[in-house]
Amino acid sequence: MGQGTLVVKCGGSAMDALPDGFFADLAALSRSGMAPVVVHGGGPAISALLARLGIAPAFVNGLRVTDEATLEVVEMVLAGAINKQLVRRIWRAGGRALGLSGSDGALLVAEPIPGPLGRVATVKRVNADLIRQVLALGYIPVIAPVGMDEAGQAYNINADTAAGAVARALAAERVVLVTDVPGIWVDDGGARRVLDVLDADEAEALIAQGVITGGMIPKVRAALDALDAAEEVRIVDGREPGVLQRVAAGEAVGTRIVRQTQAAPAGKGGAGRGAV
Ligand SMILES: Nc1ncnc2c1ncn2[C@@H]1O[C@H](COP(=O)(O)OP(=O)(O)O)[C@@H](O)[C@H]1O
Ligand SMILES: CC(=O)N[C@@H](CCC(=O)OP(=O)(O)O)C(=O)O
Repeated sequence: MGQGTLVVKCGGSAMDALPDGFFADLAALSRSGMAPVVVHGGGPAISALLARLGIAPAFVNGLRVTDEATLEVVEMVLAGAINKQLVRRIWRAGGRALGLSGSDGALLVAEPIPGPLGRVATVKRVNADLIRQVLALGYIPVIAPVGMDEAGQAYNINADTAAGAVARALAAERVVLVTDVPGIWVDDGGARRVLDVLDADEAEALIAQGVITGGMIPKVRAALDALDAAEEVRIVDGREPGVLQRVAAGEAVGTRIVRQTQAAPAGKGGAGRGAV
């Protein structure tokens, strides 16, 4: 069903530094019959515009505190500028992309997060049919994570969270979270070491120890979330040449997120999906 579906989350931190080859890879994957779906962020660009407007950005555990004025800026930057920049970069690399915000076609139905974050939500439901239809038309969907609730009120959704939800809804085969670091690093005797593999328990421990911080927290949680459906979830540096092709080919690149580091128990990880 979701075989061949590759959810590519483009983080704002590496966005401007993504090489043309990254977009050429996306276009090539699409032409070769894979189904790449792009979900993008743009946190630094939102913060930059807020600063120009004299609004101080605030985050709690990597999630932006979003009042009405901030939400307006979030939508302008994500559903406007960045979404269209990505569509054009894919086009220039020979691909066909269709930009959508989470509000278009109720693509991302928002589940508001109660508490101090303001207009911030997780994803209650994804309009997976719409994404599939866009793919069937031969376009690469490019999704900005500004959703709306059932009453039609807009919400800011973290892009990693949105990508995880999209991956689950499509039962994507692979998910790649593209950022500006080569994976999850830990301190190894004073030097940084990038982990090949990270499992759920280790992830929570590293968050509790303050080793995984900021925007990496929702990223790791979204990666774990996506594992319910996806066979493989990786956090990679998008500036590395050929990184998308390598992920699509099943190569070990960046940090792979798994449920448990131990070998998969019987019935899991085989050709099909287990009965459970
Ligand atoms: N343990 C960690 N390993 C790697 N990066 C980490 C870690 N903890 C925090 N980070 C930070 O997470 C950042 C990536 O998250 P974020 O800035 O939200 O990226 P994006 O815009 O791609 O979603 C990295 O640039 C890094 O500074
Ligand atoms: C609720 C929340 O935090 N929303 C994010 C949406 C953009 C995003 O996630 O961008 P990155 O992928 O570049 O981090 C924000 O306002 O920054």
